[in-house]
Amino acid sequence: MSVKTLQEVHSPRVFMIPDQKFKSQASSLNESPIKRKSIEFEPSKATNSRRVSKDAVSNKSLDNGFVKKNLTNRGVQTDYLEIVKSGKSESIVALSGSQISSFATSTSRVSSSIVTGSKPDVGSIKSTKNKKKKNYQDSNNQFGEKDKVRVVVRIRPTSDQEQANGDQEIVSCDRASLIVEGKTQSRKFFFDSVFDPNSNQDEVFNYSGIKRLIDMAIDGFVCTCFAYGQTGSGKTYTMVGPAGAYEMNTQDRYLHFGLIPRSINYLFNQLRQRTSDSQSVFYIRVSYYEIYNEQIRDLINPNSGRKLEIRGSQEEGFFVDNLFATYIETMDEILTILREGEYNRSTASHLLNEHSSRSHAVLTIQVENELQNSDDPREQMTKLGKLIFVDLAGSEKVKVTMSKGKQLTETNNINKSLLVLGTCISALSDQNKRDGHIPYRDSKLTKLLSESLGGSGITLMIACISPAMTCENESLNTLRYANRAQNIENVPLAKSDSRENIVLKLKRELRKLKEENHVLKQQLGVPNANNVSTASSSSGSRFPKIRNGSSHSSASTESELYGRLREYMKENKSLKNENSQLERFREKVRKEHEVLTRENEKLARKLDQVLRTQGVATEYLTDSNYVAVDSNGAAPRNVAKSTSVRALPKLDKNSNYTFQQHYL
Ligand SMILES: Nc1ncnc2c1ncn2[C@@H]1O[C@H](COP(=O)(O)OP(=O)(O)OP(=O)(O)O)[C@@H](O)[C@H]1O
Repeated sequence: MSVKTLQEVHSPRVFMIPDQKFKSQASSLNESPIKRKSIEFEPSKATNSRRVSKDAVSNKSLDNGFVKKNLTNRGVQTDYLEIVKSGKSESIVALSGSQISSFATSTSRVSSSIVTGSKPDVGSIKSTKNKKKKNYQDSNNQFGEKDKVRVVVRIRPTSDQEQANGDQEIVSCDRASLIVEGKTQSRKFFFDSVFDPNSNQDEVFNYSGIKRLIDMAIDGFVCTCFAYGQTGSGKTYTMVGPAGAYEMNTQDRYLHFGLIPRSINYLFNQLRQRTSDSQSVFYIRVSYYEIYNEQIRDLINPNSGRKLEIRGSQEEGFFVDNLFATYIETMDEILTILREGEYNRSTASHLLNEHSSRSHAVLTIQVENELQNSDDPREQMTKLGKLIFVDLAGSEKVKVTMSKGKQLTETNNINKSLLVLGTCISALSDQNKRDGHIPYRDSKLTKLLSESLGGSGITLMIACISPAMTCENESLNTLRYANRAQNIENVPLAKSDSRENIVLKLKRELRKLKEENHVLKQQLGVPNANNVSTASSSSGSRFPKIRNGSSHSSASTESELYGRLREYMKENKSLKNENSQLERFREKVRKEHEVLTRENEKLARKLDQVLRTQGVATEYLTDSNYVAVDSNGAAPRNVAKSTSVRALPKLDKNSNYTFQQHYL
């Protein structure tokens, strides 16, 4: 997978250390094709805040001491509260030392209902065919102290196959409701928004409510957007775009890109505006995994060998332990990750979808916002918001998709986890059951979504359906669950982490990554500090050697090795196969090594940044630095061997340079 094709995207820098703060890239963003083409960006809403005593807030702004009660229930100690205004929305931030917890205020929410039985009065409901509606309601700013899950429905166009089979369209819709005119009866549903088959990607982005989630994630909330629906109903199209979207030319890409890339672009723009207005520093960190046959697989670093398990803690809820997460600085980087993740994701072809996802994919974008208290410059607060996108695998009927063997196992696992999700949704939407046992633990998916469903997050569900008669039952199932999901109530709460905790976590991660690096280097035959010369010349190693950084090593050793490999390959066919396998493995390991090295740099830089603001000495910088070297051990001309990780170059994957450890 080449990074180069993505280089055409002009993108802002997002890793905002105060002296850079996006400004250097601002002009290139304005020239971005994103800006010129289909994506429009709203100006950021002015944010201001006032600080008051907690008693004043609970009496004045909130019902029945709700905030106080919830803060106490969650063990949050509150010294004072800050009311933060952002556009039309207002949130309460409870502050105690370095801890922050935020509550959204002002309840407002459209209720929903379902009409079954006889055919309803269609009234303003129009056929979806050839009608283009532009009057979607923008409710990006509606939220309440108890925040109900927002649900929108997207109806995809009929497929070529459905048209060829003469499959009838049975769904008609208006802006916020739809009717399914089934074989025996019609049903009407109400949702926050309904997108007809002609709606484009930009409209879904602008009117689904996703912008509100992004804004809230910047403010420290955990915000989840998940796509739900039958196989082939358009979930991946809505979240990511059509198959091959990342390979399209720039113009097409920005027409067809789905919610995720559009959201990231919006996020970058919002951060750029916020940093130009304030002293905020933002860090963006990304992880991407899939749940395939009830196993968790890392989509960014799939061959890391790390065992990925779900763990739970009172503080963090359920999370994937050991998951690779990388700091990203540019739009290019995140697009590369998305593209790679899509590529690594398990897909297969079946009768209802040529590119069917066989797993639930979860992309998490963590937004770390470091703020300096304007009253007390020594006081640092770090909000930890998250934006989570979940592209669920689609439910499917085996008799329709004709799945067999491996696909049948996948189908069973998909349907099982969706069944548990459905059970959780049903229980949470029932007033009498929601305080009882919710079976989150019955599947990995529901464990990981527990914060988003009935927890402390903010959630948007996008239900996708086909308008075709043959999909009636599946569409109705989706709509019933979507309808129930509207009744799920979350209590949004944004938590921060203390500085000390962040430093500890970063150090722990750094240590883990270094250990992994060490193991990878051993696999590659790259020596450590105390065996530099011997390891490079060892011929007994299983893998071809990579330059080890000693200035005495010569290119001839490597070419000799390759030469020998070529000879063996000529001599013996079986050896050739074995060697090519080794080659592939070496490439894989080398790539992982590069990823880990880059990650080490970023973590070290972040740690450096955090420690510098605390005035702590940065001795860790000297324990292992990496510089790029060519086959003669020389650094690129513009790169000095430096004691600072900041000076490290970013290497093109295809360059002739390798990373070399540099001892100070
Ligand atoms: N709104 C839309 N406009 C045009 N084409 C669409 C739309 N939605 C879906 N499609 C097309 O329909 C097909 C199925 O869509 P997609 O792969 O997104 O379904 P899915 O729900 O993710 O399925 P699965 O659960 O099997 O992965 C694809 O060819 C996709 O390009």
